[in-house]
Amino acid sequence: NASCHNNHLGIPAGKGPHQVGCADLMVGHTVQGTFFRLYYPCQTSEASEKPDWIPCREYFNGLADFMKMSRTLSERIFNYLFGSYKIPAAWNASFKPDDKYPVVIFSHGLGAFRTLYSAICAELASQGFVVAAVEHRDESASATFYYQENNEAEQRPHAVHQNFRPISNNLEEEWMYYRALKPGELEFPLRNRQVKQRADECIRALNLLIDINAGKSVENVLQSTFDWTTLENCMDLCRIAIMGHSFGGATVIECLCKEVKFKCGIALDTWMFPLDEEIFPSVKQPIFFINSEKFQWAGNIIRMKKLDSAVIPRKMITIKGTVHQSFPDFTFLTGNWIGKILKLKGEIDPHVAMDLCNRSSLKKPANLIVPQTVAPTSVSAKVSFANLTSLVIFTQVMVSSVKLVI
Ligand SMILES: CCN(CC)CCN(C[C@]12C[C@](c3ccc(C(F)(F)F)cc3)(C1)C2)C(=O)Cn1c(SCc2ccc(F)cc2)nc(=O)c2c1C=CC2
Repeated sequence: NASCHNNHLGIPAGKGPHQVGCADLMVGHTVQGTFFRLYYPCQTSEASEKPDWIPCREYFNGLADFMKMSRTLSERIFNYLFGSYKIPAAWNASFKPDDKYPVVIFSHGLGAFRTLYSAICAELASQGFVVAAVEHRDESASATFYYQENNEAEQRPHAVHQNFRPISNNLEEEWMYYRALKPGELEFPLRNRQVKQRADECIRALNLLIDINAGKSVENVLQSTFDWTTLENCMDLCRIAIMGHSFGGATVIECLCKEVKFKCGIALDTWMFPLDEEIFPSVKQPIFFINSEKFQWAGNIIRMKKLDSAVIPRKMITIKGTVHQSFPDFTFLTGNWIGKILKLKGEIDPHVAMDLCNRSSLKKPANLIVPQTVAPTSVSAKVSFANLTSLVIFTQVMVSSVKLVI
């Protein structure tokens, strides 16, 4: 059957009514600039090509650093395993200005970067959202780039990438790679500093979208054919959510505390460690925690429970048969046995897992009858915030917290 051949591998396209486009925006060429990939509902007309999932080889090098593997060896392995995958979105396709779309800012996990959650982002965009997947410059990403002014730039040959090049040629590309914890270094000060910077970067991305919505012209440091003015007055600024995975889940809590424009947070398998618990009482917005079965330990769950509230809608579900890597795109890209060994897959089919995550974020009832071939291993149990140990697969997860925005 198909499952033993890899022809079914690939990042699933969004299932919603809209075609999905994507474009990169970098405003401010230095490391303090804002950098994100926007996923949005696009015109169906042109079938423009889909961009590479991994934009360039420096990202493979960063992944190698993150995985503590040698760069040369793993660049070949990653290239062989993942080099040909595409993002399920049309590169720089024309924006579809039919509606005022709700906005989601997405924050990636430790060692990830802006393109690795394209299944979630493309699904949201296909349902009629504008999604900005930020790339953090706090040294938690496997790799990210920015530019230095350099008047002697002509002397150094520029690596020419097919997806991006700077608008002026006196800008020289600089790469920032994942920074591992140094021996003897205390982890909390580093992670707390990083989560604060991550929140500032998400808030800057939101403010940039607000400017774009107001029709302000933005100067994209990256040469691109995408016309950002077509987004004018097409974003519903009363419905803005912050969403993130793991370290990005902690970024969700930090953003909710700092910026009231975020109406609610969707935190995927949140890593609570980087957060200072003193900020918890000042988080007033609804939060929806979507957890995997395996990324659960008492300390982490107890901290989430501290955010429980009787007055503010707070929900938590755990999707049985999923693992930490069920949220990023990797979960779709290896055969079953590699996936299980690298802990990129859980027990249930990754498409079902992603479907559950997306449906619960979008408050859509999940089908109770799942075709037997992909039915998760065991019967669901009702979940509530109260008994955290209980696991849910799917019931009608009408999540009031997300209803406000979605
Ligand atoms: C040895 C490395 N050691 C570093 C501290 C721990 C590494 N690790 C477990 C991993 C990531 C894993 C992974 C990726 C990718 C392949 C590949 F082969 F498919 F490329 C394989 C195997 C290795 C599963 C995690 O850090 C888990 N994690 C993550 S994983 C986010 C991510 C990163 C890179 C990706 F390509 C995709 C997703 N985001 C977080 O915010 C947090 C944690 C833990 C606490 C907070």
